[in-house]
Amino acid sequence: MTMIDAQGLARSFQAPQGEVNAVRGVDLKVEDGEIVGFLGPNGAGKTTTLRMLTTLLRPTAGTARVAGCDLLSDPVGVRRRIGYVAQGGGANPAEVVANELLLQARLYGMSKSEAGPRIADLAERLGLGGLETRLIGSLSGGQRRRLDIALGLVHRPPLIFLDEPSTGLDPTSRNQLWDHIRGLRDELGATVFLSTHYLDEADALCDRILIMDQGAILVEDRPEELKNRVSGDAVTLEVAAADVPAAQDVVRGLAGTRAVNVTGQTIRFRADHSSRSMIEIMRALDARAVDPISIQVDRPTLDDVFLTLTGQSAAATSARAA
Ligand SMILES: Nc1ncnc2c1ncn2[C@@H]1O[C@H](COP(=O)(O)OP(=O)(O)OP(=O)(O)O)[C@@H](O)[C@H]1O
Repeated sequence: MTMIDAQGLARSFQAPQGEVNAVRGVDLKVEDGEIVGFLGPNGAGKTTTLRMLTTLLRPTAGTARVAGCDLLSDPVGVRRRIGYVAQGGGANPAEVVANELLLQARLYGMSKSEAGPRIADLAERLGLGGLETRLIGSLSGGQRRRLDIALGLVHRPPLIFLDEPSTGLDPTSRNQLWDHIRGLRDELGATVFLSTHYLDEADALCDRILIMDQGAILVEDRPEELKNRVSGDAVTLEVAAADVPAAQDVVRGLAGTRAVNVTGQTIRFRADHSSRSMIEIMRALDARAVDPISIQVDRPTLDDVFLTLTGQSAAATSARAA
C-alpha cells in the first residue's frame, strides 16, 4: 500500500514582509515499510510539509492520502493511523514517564488493561525500562527523544513522522536512536518518514531521500543513486615536485577527468566513477615515467550531493539547527 500519496501540496503564509510560499506544490509517494528521509536547508519547507501531512496545518492547495485516509475529508482517520514526533516533543516535564504514556494511551481510547502491556512493550523496545517512575524533566536528551517516540507509537500507528529526531543528541544516543528507528520498521513493520539535517543519519537510515529547497522537492532517490549523480570521484594525486608538469599534462589529457586543481605537489581532480579510469591514469603516468607518491580516490558523499543541489553545505545548516 502507498502510505503517503500527495499531489500538489502547497502552503503559503501571510507575513509582515508579504506572502511566504513555504511549500510550492509538492508531489510525493511513500510506500509501506519504507524509511524515507526529508533533507533540506533551514527554511526549505520540511516542517511545513510534515505539519500538513499530519493534519496540523491545512494546505492552501493540493491533496493527499495518508495511511489510507484523505487528508482533507478525513483528518481524524489520518490522526488515528499516524504517529507524529515533533521537534521539541510534547511531553510534560513535570509528569512521571509511566503516567505520561498511560495518559497518551487513554487519549487514543485504550483501556487500562490494554495500555499496560503496550506501554511495557514500548518501554522495553525503546530502552526506557527502569525509567518508568522518573520525572520527565529529569531525563537525558536521548531518553527524552526515546520517550517522545514511545508517545507517538502508543496507538500502534502504521506510519510515523519524526521531525529531526536526533537534533541535539550525542553520537552514542544518536546511534541508539537509529537502531530503534530501524527496529520500528524491521520488527513492527512501520513506515517512517523523518526530516533531518544530518546527512550521515539519512545515509545510515533511509531507503530513500527527498531533498527540498525553497518549498520544492529538488530530487528523490536512494542514497547510493544520489551519490552517483554527483559528477565523479574526487581524486588526490601527489607526485615529486619535478613530476608536477608531466602529471598535470597526463591528468588534463585523459577523457573523463575535469576540475583539475594543482597546489604544490598535489593535483586534485574529478574522474568518472570507475576503477577503469584509475587504471588508465596509472598507465598514462607510467608512460611518462611519473611515479606517484600517493593517490587517493574518494567517492562522492551525500554532502557533495546536497552542496551541488542547494548551493549550501549541510554542515552549516545542521549547525544552525543544533
Ligand atoms: N506560521 C508561519 N508564518 C510565516 N512564515 C512561516 C510560518 N511557518 C513557516 N514559515 C516560513 O516558511 C518557510 C518554511 O519553513 P519550515 O519551518 O517549513 O522550514 P524547514 O525546512 O522545516 O526549516 P528548518 O530546517 O529550519 O526547521 C520559512 O521561510 C519560514 O520562515
